[in-house]
Amino acid sequence: MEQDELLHQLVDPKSPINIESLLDTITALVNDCKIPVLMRMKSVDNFISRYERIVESVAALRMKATDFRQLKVIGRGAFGEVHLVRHTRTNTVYAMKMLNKDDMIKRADSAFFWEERDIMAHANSEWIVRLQYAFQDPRHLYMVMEYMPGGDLVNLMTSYEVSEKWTRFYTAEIVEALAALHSMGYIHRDVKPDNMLISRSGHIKLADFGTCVKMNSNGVVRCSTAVGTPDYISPEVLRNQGKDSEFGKEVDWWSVGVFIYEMLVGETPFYAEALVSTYANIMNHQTSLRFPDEPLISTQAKDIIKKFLSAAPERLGKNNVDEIRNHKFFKNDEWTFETLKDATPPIVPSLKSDDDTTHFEEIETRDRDNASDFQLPKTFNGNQLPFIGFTYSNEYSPVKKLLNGASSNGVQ
Ligand SMILES: CN(C)[C@H]1CCc2nc(NC(=O)c3cccc([C@H]4CCCN4C(=O)Nc4cccc(C#N)c4)c3)sc2C1
Repeated sequence: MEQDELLHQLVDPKSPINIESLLDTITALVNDCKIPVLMRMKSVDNFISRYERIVESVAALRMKATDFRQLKVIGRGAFGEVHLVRHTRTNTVYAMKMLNKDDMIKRADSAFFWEERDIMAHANSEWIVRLQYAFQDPRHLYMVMEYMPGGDLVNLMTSYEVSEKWTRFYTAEIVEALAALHSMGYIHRDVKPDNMLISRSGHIKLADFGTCVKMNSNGVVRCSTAVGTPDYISPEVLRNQGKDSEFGKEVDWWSVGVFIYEMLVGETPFYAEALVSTYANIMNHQTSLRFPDEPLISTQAKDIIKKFLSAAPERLGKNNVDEIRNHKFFKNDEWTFETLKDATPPIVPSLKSDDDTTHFEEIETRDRDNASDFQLPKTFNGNQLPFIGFTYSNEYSPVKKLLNGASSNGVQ
């Protein structure tokens, strides 16, 4: 590997051996070895006494949770919460997602966050929530993301009766967001109003990419675990349960059909009291899909819903996104798909301040007294290894400046 090539690996944000990853590595090794029973071994004890101090001082210089002031809990998921925070150095407000490493290790579920990190870090799309920083400490992963003060579309649907005009706009923006995600090679698998967030200008961005999966070269995914939320899950993913078969990006277009129905009708098309009945309704959607007499739904709206809620081989969007964009449901005299991002959204959130959280539901703070449920491992478990390389900063890191300076005047 050329000297220069190695230098570039050290500063390339996508390299698994860039400086951030190397600092993660030495920190993880110290944290996984700093266990009394291991330090009885001379080699471990010597290693810890050589590196413990320097690793502590490095951690104090790197980004850490105390660099941010916690303002409010604005969301909660299986392995953590999202907090509204203010970066004390820059005074900027962010949404910071914290994932609990202990929970992930205990449930052997410590790899799903890579897609979310990589998509938000590298998408560079106005339709995808942006990752500003990712960092970690021995207990948590942190993702510092742009704050979306308008809240999610679930909140909007409960606050307003949504017209076809509004539905047309929001659906078009989700189509563009999914087109961007699919063009990066990912399938979302959990498209639902909870994951559609409203920016301060009123436009929509896709968020929460934990269920995303990379398509293979034929544009399909082999995966038997049914992931996603029951109401929005496609029949082919349900049929997959346990069996090893393939599905493609059209599973996301099914969910868009469910979303349009829900915005116009007020409930999801296959909802049933019992989960098994919901699954049954999804499996025989040809007969279970019904439109109520009220509210009145236009023929083009019914048409696009039926074309999304159809079997995978003939589902709208199966061949390309343009067959969706050209559907008559989107015909209107305010915007086109090209001018969409400059169009005026139906609702521009009224905000009193940059940290206004009125568009988010109140979430009770879960007071888990962390001390009790965190026990030191008994031996080397490598519990920090799954998280090495997670740290990311999209800014020009000082290290990069230093190295770029060195490499440009041809350091040997
Ligand atoms: C089973 N395995 C394989 C994995 C499948 C995928 C997966 N995803 C998880 N995800 C979580 O544990 C988690 C934690 C906090 C918040 C959120 C979302 C759900 C509620 C809100 N939220 C979210 O991401 N909000 C968000 C995101 C970006 C910006 C803003 C703002 N403003 C808000 C999710 S745990 C887990 C297990």
